Amino acid sequence: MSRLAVVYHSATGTTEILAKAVAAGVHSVAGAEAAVLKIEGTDIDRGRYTNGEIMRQLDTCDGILFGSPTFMGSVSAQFKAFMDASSDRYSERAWAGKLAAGFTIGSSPSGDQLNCVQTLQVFASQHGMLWAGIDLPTGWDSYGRNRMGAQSGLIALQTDAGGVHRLDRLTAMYLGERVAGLATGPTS
Ligand SMILES: Cc1cc2nc3c(=O)[nH]c(=O)nc-3n(C[C@H](O)[C@H](O)[C@H](O)COP(=O)(O)O)c2cc1C
Repeated sequence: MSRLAVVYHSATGTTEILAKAVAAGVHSVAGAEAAVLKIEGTDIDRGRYTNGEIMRQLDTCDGILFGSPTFMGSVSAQFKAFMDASSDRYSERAWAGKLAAGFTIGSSPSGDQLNCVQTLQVFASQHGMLWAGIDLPTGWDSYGRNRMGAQSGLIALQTDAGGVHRLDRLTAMYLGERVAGLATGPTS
């Protein structure tokens, strides 16, 4: 069984919807399972994030999908606190060689979400992880997934009603499915 983790922060719930869709995509692959782990601001004390159980799960899984809302063109402060708390794993190379991927959502069509995804990608690279982007060519997918056209990770755009677009949810599922497929390896 390949064990993946979806670790995310969400203030108003849209990144959480994506995180759950990513996990559903992981579970659609035989031999893969996902733990959904939420970063809570209450685990941050004087700027330092601490949650031993979440870190234990991340240490022992085969791959991590990182999710953060785009706040001021980057990850949220809560997610950044989590990133900084992982620095002891950096020196131990504890996450090196694990698969990684990332997703974000913003409310502006060009709201610098790409910088958020690339922050996640650099973070994964700092840990020596192996990054998987989205290999769905925009405009060519029969379902219309990857409507925002990002290849380095999932970029979602909040709907006018403040929710998550159906195609962004489908793209999130695809990302989970893709990473789970990479983790479990070829079936034949
Ligand atoms: C402090 C703050 C900063 C934000 N900055 C951006 C931004 O730079 N670009 C963008 O497109 N949306 C921005 N937004 C909108 C959020 O990314 C958007 O509402 C997102 O869906 C929130 O995710 P959540 O529901 O998981 O908290 C910002 C929202 C807040 C509260």
